[in-house]
Amino acid sequence: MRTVAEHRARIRALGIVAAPRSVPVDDSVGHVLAEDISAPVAVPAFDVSAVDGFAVTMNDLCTGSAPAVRGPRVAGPVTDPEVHVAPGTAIQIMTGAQVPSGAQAVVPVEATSGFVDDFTSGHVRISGSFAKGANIRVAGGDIAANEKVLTAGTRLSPNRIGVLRALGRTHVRVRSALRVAVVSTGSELVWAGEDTRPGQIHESNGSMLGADLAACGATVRRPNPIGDDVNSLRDTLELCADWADLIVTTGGISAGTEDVVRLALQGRDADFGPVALKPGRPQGLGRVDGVPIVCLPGNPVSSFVSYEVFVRPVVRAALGHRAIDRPTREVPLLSTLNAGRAGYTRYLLGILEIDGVTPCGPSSGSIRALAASDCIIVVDDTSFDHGSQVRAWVLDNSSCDRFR
Ligand SMILES: Nc1nc2c(c(=O)[nH]1)N[C@H]1C(S)=C(S)[C@@H](COP(=O)(O)OP(=O)(O)OC[C@H]3O[C@@H](n4cnc5c(N)ncnc54)[C@H](O)[C@@H]3O)O[C@H]1N2
Ligand code: MOO
Repeated sequence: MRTVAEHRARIRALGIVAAPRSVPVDDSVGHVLAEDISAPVAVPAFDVSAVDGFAVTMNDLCTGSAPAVRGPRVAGPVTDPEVHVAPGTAIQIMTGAQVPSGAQAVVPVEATSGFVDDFTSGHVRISGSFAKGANIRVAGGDIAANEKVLTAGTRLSPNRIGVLRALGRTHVRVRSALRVAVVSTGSELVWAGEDTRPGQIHESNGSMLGADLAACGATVRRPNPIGDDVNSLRDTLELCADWADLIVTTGGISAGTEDVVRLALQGRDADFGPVALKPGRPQGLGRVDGVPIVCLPGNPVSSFVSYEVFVRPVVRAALGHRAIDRPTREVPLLSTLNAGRAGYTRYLLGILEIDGVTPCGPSSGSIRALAASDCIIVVDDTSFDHGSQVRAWVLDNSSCDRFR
């Protein structure tokens, strides 16, 4: 039987990566750039005033100077070619506005008198001394035209999204916009919100895995659950392969004759078999039209745990996260644990408390255990006494933090 490490290595070897693709800049936070970003034009593209004040020439930069204020004040672009600052004149200007031609400095309004309080005076009196270029952000002074600003491989954060927008970009090429199709199988499954007939249950695995995939930054699609029809599952998987970088299925892989996922992938590049973990023993992997597929068992806890063990790390790597694995803690066990099946690593849902961790019980189908848990205890097949130190993967329950 394959070990967990061997199965993880096989999944890594599938080479799950996102195809580089263009995404809207406003949706690109967290993604990793697939292109270098250069400024198409200089930044700023024109001389800009850094203050509210008066644009003047060098002649009028000393205390006592009182240039005549000309024309309308400038609050944005200068479109009128007549707007020009000549020696002995000043133009009132606002922060961020284009500096008119001829101006060699902008004197802040606080260093002036006589005009703002009395417009009729026609002159502004300057106090203080200012150097040439004072309070002017010169064209290209921040970024030169064609200068590289961001390098491929950089993770996009809100401040860098500001940079992309400032450079006029609407879309950006990223190499981490991973698309994952999650396909739930089982003729008993109906969507929540629909009535169940006897023998039917509400689909939950796809939502559960889809929620984490989306939280990690993947784009997720979830087709309708597929029953026991091998052909419709094949059709669905092929449609998914047209879109996705990775397909994840749940259910339909154990030893039964109706195990639709195994049957649909029979004769293809796929491999099913037991792996030495509990829960999550039945596992599969392969490719559909070249696209990696990972097949997880259907029992909800098995599905959740095996996603955490096998899928989440490769998805996070493909999304460009630095933190691939869950943070772990060594904590005392608050109950005893009997020995498990020989040779199997156990991944038990658990509840973290201040003084230790309590396992939620061994059932692979327990919805109650999913409700209670906030960690996964990873132990070997031996027995453990109350108080033994065990390793726990801390699940990301940050969305619940504010309710604690
Ligand atoms: N003869 C054997 N039977 C089983 C074996 C075995 O080795 N020999 N292994 C058992 C183990 S371990 C597991 S785990 C399950 C895995 O079976 P499948 O992956 O084929 O899963 P299903 O039979 O389709 O479903 C199992 C269980 O989970 C429920 N389920 C499935 N999908 C969903 C979903 N999307 N949302 C909610 N619940 C779901 C389903 O109704 C079943 O109750 O096989 C054992 N049997
Ligand atoms: O190994 Mo299965 O995943 O226990 O229920």
